[in-house]
Amino acid sequence: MQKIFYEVNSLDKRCYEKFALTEDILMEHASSSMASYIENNFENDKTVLIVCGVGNNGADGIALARLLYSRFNVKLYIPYGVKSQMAQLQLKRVNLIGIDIVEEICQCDIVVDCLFGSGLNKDLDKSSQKLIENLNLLDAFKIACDIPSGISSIGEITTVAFNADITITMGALKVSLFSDMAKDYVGKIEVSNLGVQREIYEEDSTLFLLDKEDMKLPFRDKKDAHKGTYGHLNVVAGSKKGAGVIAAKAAFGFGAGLVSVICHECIDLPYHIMQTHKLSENCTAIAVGMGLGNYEEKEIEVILESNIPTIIDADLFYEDVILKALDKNVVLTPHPKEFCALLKLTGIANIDVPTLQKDRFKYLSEFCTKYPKVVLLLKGANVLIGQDKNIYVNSFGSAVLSKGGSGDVLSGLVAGLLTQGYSCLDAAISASLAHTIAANNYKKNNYSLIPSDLVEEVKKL
Ligand SMILES: NC(=O)C1=CN([C@@H]2O[C@H](COP(=O)(O)OP(=O)(O)OC[C@H]3O[C@@H](n4cnc5c(N)ncnc54)[C@H](O)[C@@H]3O)[C@@H](O)[C@H]2O)[C@@H](O)CC1
Ligand SMILES: [K+]
Repeated sequence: MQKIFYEVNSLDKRCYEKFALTEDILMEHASSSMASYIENNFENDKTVLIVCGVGNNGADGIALARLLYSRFNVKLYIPYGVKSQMAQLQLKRVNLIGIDIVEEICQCDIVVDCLFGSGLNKDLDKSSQKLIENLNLLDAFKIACDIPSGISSIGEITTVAFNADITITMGALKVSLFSDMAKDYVGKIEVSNLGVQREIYEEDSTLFLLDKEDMKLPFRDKKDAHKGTYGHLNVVAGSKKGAGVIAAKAAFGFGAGLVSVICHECIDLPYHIMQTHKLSENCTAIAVGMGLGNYEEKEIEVILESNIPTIIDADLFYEDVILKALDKNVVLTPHPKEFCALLKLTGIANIDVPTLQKDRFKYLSEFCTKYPKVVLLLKGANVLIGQDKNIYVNSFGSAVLSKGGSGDVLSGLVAGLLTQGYSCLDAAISASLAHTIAANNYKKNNYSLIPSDLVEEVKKL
């Protein structure tokens, strides 16, 4: 996994103070990394339009123009002039070389957005909005310097943002690149070193980006094993029984030794999944909440007070009874609307979904600080998994999964790992990665996946 930071100004400052690097050195590395990307991926005669703002993001762009000039057809556009000292210095340098500055945006093969970076501190005015809209309309490969212009430090987009194919971000990953809103704009993300390797530039963090290698599949090492070795999961099926059945099937396909569905009515189950009316004696994990609907409060209380590792989903996020589980080892998997209900139930915040989506990291962090034992997996374009002080980001999610039943598969995958002895955090991380990576492996198209296809893809991981 890779570290993510809430801000990197302090890391830049540390480079000056601790390693005697200068702003000029850092900037030269920032612009060189963009130049290398262009040199390695495009033919020499291509036209590169570099659009620069007044601050140091613009200065990165002006330095880039100097590095590419003469090998590429460079068009440098500085619509609002320059303000920062570094931008003035970079401008002086390109003037001495004799690089022309163009007066308007023009047709190009590559456009580099260096308008605003980490210094964006107010809403875009009409003129910048129009400029970004026009850049987005260009039929060109789009590179964002540090962060696509228009995305704020918390990842909010109030009007427009540059629609990048790739974001080359300076020094380290920033949280702003991983909001749900930013996902449509950042494109591929690459990190540029700034004069020292990333390991040296970075300090400790409580935020992490998950990589594929963080997915630990439940391979079986033991030779002397039987079905009980891999746990007995109980899935509580409610009034929408299908949800529980989907979760049960997913858990079975992900390695659970035994799976029983608790249901008081007769349900249609595959032969390898059992039905029961109460918690099994040898139950090692519980999945509850999916499709629950009306429920018997006493029965759910018993389950939530059982001290058996439990994954809770869906309808229970609206019910007071969930408060009984929040000092226990549980995994909660709400989508944004359910998380808002939970924030209200727990007295943390009374907010609507758009407010949550603007600052998902903040609200997740507040919840996890109040309930440090709970692992909370907040669904979204980028899944966030929080426990205590730490938050892990799974950015593999895609719209393929935007379907009824996908969440039930996820619950089943988490439950399947819990029942095999994974900790709540490990189960949430590996199940979430498996869920998203399996969905991306479904090759037919990006709209037709159904829960059973998803379980089949999980089986092939
Ligand atoms: N500090 C460093 O050591 C390094 C900085 N680097 C670059 O510097 C960037 C940050 O530079 P700055 O702090 O100068 O910030 P920016 O260049 O992002 O923008 C700051 C300027 O834009 C103005 N501004 C902010 N929001 C505006 C809005 N909505 N409409 C109009 N004007 C607005 C500000 O008043 C300020 O003048 C990073 O994103 C990165 O690209 C890199 O060169 C790496 C090294
Ligand atoms: K930018």
